[in-house]
Amino acid sequence: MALRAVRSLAILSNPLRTYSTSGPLVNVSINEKTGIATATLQRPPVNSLNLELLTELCTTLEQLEKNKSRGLILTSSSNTVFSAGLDIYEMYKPNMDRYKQFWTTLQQTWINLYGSSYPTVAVVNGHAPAGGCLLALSCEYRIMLNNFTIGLNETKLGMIAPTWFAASMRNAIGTRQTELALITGNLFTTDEALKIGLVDEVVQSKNEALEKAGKFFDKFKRIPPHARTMTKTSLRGADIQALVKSRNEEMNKLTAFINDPKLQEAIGMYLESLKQKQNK
Ligand SMILES: CC/C=C\C/C=C\CCC/C=C/CC(=O)SCCNC(=O)CCNC(=O)[C@H](O)C(C)(C)COP(=O)(O)OP(=O)(O)OC[C@H]1O[C@@H](n2cnc3c(N)ncnc32)[C@H](O)[C@@H]1OP(=O)(O)O
Repeated sequence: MALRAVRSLAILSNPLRTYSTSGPLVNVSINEKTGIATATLQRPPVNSLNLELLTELCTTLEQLEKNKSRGLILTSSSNTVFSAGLDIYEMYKPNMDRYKQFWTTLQQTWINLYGSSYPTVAVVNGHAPAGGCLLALSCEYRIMLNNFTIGLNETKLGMIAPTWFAASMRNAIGTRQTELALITGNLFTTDEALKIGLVDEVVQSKNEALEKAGKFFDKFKRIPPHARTMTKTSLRGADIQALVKSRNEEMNKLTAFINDPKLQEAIGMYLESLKQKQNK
């Protein structure tokens, strides 16, 4: 808390610096007038989150923090998929060293995004299942385009959403709705998501979403950044601390879990069903 306070006080005195963190999988552009960064996921066809994409995103978020960013819009280069969630191939017959690196990077990406000192908006311009939904939930505000689906559907895949996935959802829609959403693995339509507060606004186009995102950032023009950041930390800090404390324990559980032959069989069948869908 104290460190964050010092960092956020520094925001008041430091001028904005320009920098570039764009990589092949995450394009980063900074609006020179507003200082707002846009990070666009660009890993066709579905922005599934593999180690390389997560590493780029994690580094981008660290850079934005270091450079006292004014804000971040997280979006996708695809017209139909925000992110298909974790790359299932990272969990299928995994090389355990890579798997551990993959999971550690996912944890750190979440810590950086959920706990960012700068304001964050997800422009959800396509489907956002599982880890895709987690990315959106980690932002402060979600603007979603119509006719897509979003949710933590892990139980439908025979998996369990980790506690910090659940905490991110609880932060947005409360305990009751989170329990219902998680045990059923429901993927919500955009309108259903709006109704339960899983997204904050529904729009018809990406341009409209970007306009609304600008309005969200404008709300902070007259709010001292340190007050904003400390308030966010007071609300989200406990969730982050819980993961920081249990990181190693979680890794041990996940290692055992992922090596279960029945789970591997289920993941193989799921991958096959995704492929079959394409052949229809
Ligand atoms: C202590 C803790 C204890 C226990 C914890 C336990 C477990 C660990 C936690 C597990 C958490 C998991 C979170 C996840 O994110 S799992 C991933 C879940 N994602 C999905 O289920 C989404 C699957 N994809 C889709 O539904 C559709 O693809 C989508 C709606 C996103 C887009 O549809 P569209 O019609 O546009 O594309 P498709 O034809 O379906 O797909 C195109 C190609 O992309 C491949 N694909 C899709 N999704 C993924 C993915 N997530 N990973 C890898 N590859 C993916 C798909 O197979 C197609 O490939 P090709 O056939 O072209 O080769």
